[in-house]
Amino acid sequence: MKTILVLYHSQGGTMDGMAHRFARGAAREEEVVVSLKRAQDATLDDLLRCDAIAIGSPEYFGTMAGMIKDFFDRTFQAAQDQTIGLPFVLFVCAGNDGRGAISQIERIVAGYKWRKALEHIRIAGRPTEADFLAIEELGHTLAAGVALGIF
Ligand SMILES: Cc1cc2nc3c(=O)[nH]c(=O)nc-3n(C[C@H](O)[C@H](O)[C@H](O)COP(=O)(O)O)c2cc1C
Repeated sequence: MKTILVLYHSQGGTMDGMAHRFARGAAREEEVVVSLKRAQDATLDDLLRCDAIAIGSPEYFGTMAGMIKDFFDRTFQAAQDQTIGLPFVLFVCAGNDGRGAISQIERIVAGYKWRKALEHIRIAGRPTEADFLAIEELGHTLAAGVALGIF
């Protein structure tokens, strides 16, 4: 079985809802195990064991949530040679922007040499049901691709 790590942080609950919808979509693919983890609880082992990673971060002060950065800080040195080419997707929520969080995360994952599997999702403002459906589809598409070995 292949594993997708869904790594996220949420202070106010918005990203919590988005990450759960992503995981629900991914779980529609029976051949894939979905590991949904708050960044603060995720370990190096979680990263080394996954076949793809989905990162869900709110934008705080123009950049990613501190706990997402903390996960990168904790894992980079040990994981950097072992996760080259890991497929990733990124979804961000924000009050009105989100581009700062995306560009900062892109810079970091370029250091790990991970591969962008699908287009990012950026939600500015309160997510609508259409946004949640798009996130669920992103999860399902990633999982289907991982199961088929496309990514
Ligand atoms: C401390 C703090 C800083 C924020 N900074 C930004 C920001 O720089 N740009 C933006 O668009 N939204 C900003 N926001 C709004 C959040 O990104 C937005 O409310 C998001 O949905 C919060 O996600 P959460 O409920 O999962 O914590 C900020 C919110 C907080 C609490």
